[in-house]
Amino acid sequence: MALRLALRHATGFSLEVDVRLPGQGVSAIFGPSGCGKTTLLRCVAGLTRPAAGHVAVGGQVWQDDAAGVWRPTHARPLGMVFQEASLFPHLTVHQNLDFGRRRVPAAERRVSLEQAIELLGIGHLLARRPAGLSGGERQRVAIARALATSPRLLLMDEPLASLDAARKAELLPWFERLARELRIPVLYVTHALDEVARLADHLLLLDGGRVRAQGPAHALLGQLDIARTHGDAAGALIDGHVGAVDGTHHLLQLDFAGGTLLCVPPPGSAPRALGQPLRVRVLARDVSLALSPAHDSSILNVLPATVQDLADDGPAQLLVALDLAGTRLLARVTRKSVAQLGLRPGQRVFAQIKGVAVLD
Ligand SMILES: Nc1ncnc2c1ncn2[C@@H]1O[C@H](COP(=O)(O)OP(=O)(O)OP(=O)(O)O)[C@@H](O)[C@H]1O
Repeated sequence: MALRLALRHATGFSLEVDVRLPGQGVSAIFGPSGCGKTTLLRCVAGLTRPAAGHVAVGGQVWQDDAAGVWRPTHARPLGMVFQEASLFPHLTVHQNLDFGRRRVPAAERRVSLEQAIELLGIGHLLARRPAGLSGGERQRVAIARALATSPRLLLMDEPLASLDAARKAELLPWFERLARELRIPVLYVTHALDEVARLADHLLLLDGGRVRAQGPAHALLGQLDIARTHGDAAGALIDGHVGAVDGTHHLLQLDFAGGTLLCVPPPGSAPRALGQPLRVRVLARDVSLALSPAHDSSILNVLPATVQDLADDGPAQLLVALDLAGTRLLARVTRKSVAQLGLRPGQRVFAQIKGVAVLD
């Protein structure tokens, strides 16, 4: 997916973006309020027309000002999901879905209604009207309707932002399933780092209408200059697979390139099969460092690591980037500890990991 957009609002805000994003998986667009996330999405959808632009998705050119190409929104095969689901209130769930399906000529249908219904788990809701659905259910129906249009691209603008924490937790697994099983690329706008950590393969960081960085989500979140801006949420993502299931102690073992980690599965989560992909997040505040491994501590995960770099993180603390045989980990430690341990790049240490959040 190629996006080259330049736009200036009367308010003085300007957006200048020139990026190539993967044609599959979830690309999260992340950044502070007012940085231009929604504006970027609207340009891709054709709802806002940039002064100059080139938008190409899956080999189709939707806008190319140099060549005089402009496809209006209705001629762009995309699905959109916003903060509030905009379903037709007078139609049942099934009729809402069918409305989406009928927007697309039969020859171009690639996602069946049955597939969309199964993927979002809404088979039991088909006869209801939107007023009889919970916020989370409405959002699932809105996504299924977007899918029923067989889009080449899904645009999601803070789809979880209007839900409380419990509804959000209920909906996240559906988003994960969608991201895993669909071959449709998703542009996902959010300002919630936990959503990025759980869902994103790729990350586009916007700041003041400019691309600050973009790349694989785990690489960017592990970068010190970026992690420093994330406060308590700074942490590393580690992708691996289930290496063992310890039924006696109710623990999962994650095997990844840099070693193994024992993790506590989230309460009520489905049993894991050996070899199943697993993503975890380790917050920098949950990692402490030692020069020798402690054998008499309650911490289960102690891994040998090499200090790569250190960066200021306020007056009292530093963020430390660690290398675990090719996998990045972050630790937040005090300046005092850095001085006492003499921490410097290249040094061998032991990372003591107090908490590991299993994400999917
Ligand atoms: N139609 C418009 N006319 C003029 N200015 C606009 C318009 N739409 C957005 N803006 C301005 O453009 C900037 C970017 O807005 P945008 O909604 O894209 O940000 P955002 O990153 O999505 O923010 P948030 O996270 O708060 O939703 C803001 O300064 C906003 O006030």
